[in-house]
Amino acid sequence: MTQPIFMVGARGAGKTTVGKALARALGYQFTDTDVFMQQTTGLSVAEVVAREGWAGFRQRESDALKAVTAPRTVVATGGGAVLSAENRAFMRAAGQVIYLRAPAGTLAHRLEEYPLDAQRPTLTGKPIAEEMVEVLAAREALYQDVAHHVLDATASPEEIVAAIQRSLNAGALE
Ligand SMILES: Nc1ncnc2c1ncn2[C@@H]1O[C@H](COP(=O)(O)OP(=O)(O)O)[C@@H](O)[C@H]1O
Ligand SMILES: O=C(O)C1=C[C@@H](OP(=O)(O)O)[C@@H](O)[C@H](O)C1
Ligand SMILES: [Mg+2]
Repeated sequence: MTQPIFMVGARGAGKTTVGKALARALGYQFTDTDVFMQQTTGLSVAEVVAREGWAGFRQRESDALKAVTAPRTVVATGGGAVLSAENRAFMRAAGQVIYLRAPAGTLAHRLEEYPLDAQRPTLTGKPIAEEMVEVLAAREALYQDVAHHVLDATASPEEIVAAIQRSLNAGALE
């Protein structure tokens, strides 16, 4: 298999962390749309949102998604990349899409430990635990819809990488 692999899921699901480990395990390149955007604009997510609003950020994110997609590459998307129907169709057609699924409580706990405010300006203005409940309610169906593989993201990164590899191999045999 040489198709790109797209990591989707909410903030804190581990798209960046697990995506990097998966790329290492597969001998693939790793890329992250938020990092790509930061490198090409010289601005953090929070700065882009402050200047251009979320709509401007989403447009840049869609452009970044297409720019970084390449064979033998694991692409960590941002948690909201799935909001665009065009992005969902693009990822499903271009490669294998992995949804890292975790309950709101787990996500909120991780984000409280490691907020990374420059990358994760508030989406709703609400406290993080409430925000994650709302975000999952709004996006769960989109994550499920776009995914070829749904993985339990509450396990350790090593366990998740092994589970993804099993799921990719099982899919390849179908
Ligand atoms: N499987 C995991 N188990 C425990 N902590 C994790 C796991 N995956 C990610 N984390 C932690 O959660 C935080 C967010 O991870 P990150 O990879 O940035 O998520 P995302 O890119 O999906 O927002 C980081 O502090 C990371 O170390
Ligand atoms: O869920 C979201 O809408 C977002 C998630 C962030 O990425 P991570 O999911 O990697 O934290 C980043 O793209 C931006 O703050 C928007
Ligand atoms: Mg990330």
